[in-house]
Amino acid sequence: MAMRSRLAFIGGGNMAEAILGGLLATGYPLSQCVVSEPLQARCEFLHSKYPGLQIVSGPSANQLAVNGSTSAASTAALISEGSVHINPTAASSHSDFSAAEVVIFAVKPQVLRTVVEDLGSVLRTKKPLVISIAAGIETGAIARFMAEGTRVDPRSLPPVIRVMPNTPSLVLEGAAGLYATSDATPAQRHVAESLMAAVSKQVSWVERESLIDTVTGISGSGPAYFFLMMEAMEDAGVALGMDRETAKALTIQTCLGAAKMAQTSEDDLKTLRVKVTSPHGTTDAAIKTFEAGGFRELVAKSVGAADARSRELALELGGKDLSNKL
Ligand SMILES: O=C(O)[C@@H]1CCC=N1
Repeated sequence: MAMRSRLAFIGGGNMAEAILGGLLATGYPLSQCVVSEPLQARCEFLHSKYPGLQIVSGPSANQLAVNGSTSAASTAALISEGSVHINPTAASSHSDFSAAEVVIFAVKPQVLRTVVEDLGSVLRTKKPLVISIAAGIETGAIARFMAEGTRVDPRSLPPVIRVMPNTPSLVLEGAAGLYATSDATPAQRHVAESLMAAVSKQVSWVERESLIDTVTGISGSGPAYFFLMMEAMEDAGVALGMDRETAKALTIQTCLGAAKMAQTSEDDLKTLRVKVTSPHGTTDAAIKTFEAGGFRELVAKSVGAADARSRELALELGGKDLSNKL
């Protein structure tokens, strides 16, 4: 499968947009992407931001995005019966849809089961590579969703690769973790890795599926931790009398500069910190206050809470009750 594979995004929310936006920025052909998105307002937003992108909506949208439509006539029939809505540009320029080679489930974990079950038949027939970015839901559960209502041999199911990207993918600065089931071929792993690499500076495979929960706790949710830290620093500057704009600008550049130093320096993180911290100086006063407030323990507890929530989602939404059906 080449890196110009036909991609179907099931769900056109923030993460789909981050990945799609990054791919397009690196020259991935727009004509090879289709997005299935149920919310009309979101479709209109995507349509105006990415003119010419194929966006499908309506009851048969997921099916069409994955299955493709071999003729313009059958697409037109779906449109006229109201089963699918396609934006005008896409309908006129790309009314022929080829089947997706890669299906990216970019939906909330709460709706993953419904959409995968809904697509079970086409996934089992066309066997695209299935990539899920939904937090928590395990590959075994996704396979069960694909086989729901059938007695199919799990070995005949398409392989599943779980990916945990993060929103900085939108500015091509993502960090992503990947996990593949053993039936994924090297070529399929390469496709998933290349998709992530197009929008991420750091792409890491994990050997055990449970480590995807940890990836979620570190880099998946991580941007929010840094935003929180920056919010708090901006507010602290304002509380000390600085105007908000200046406090914000200084905070953001400090964060970026520190990250760049951490990335390029030979020193480890601790050494870098110590080098800023003159004995009994200003940084020392701040760091001592952080440590006295239990900062490290709080961070460990918070990352642990995200990791635990990911495992909880697997139990809540993973359909363990269906495990005996395979
Ligand atoms: O908060 C969430 O559930 C998702 C997973 C990682 C980032 N956002």
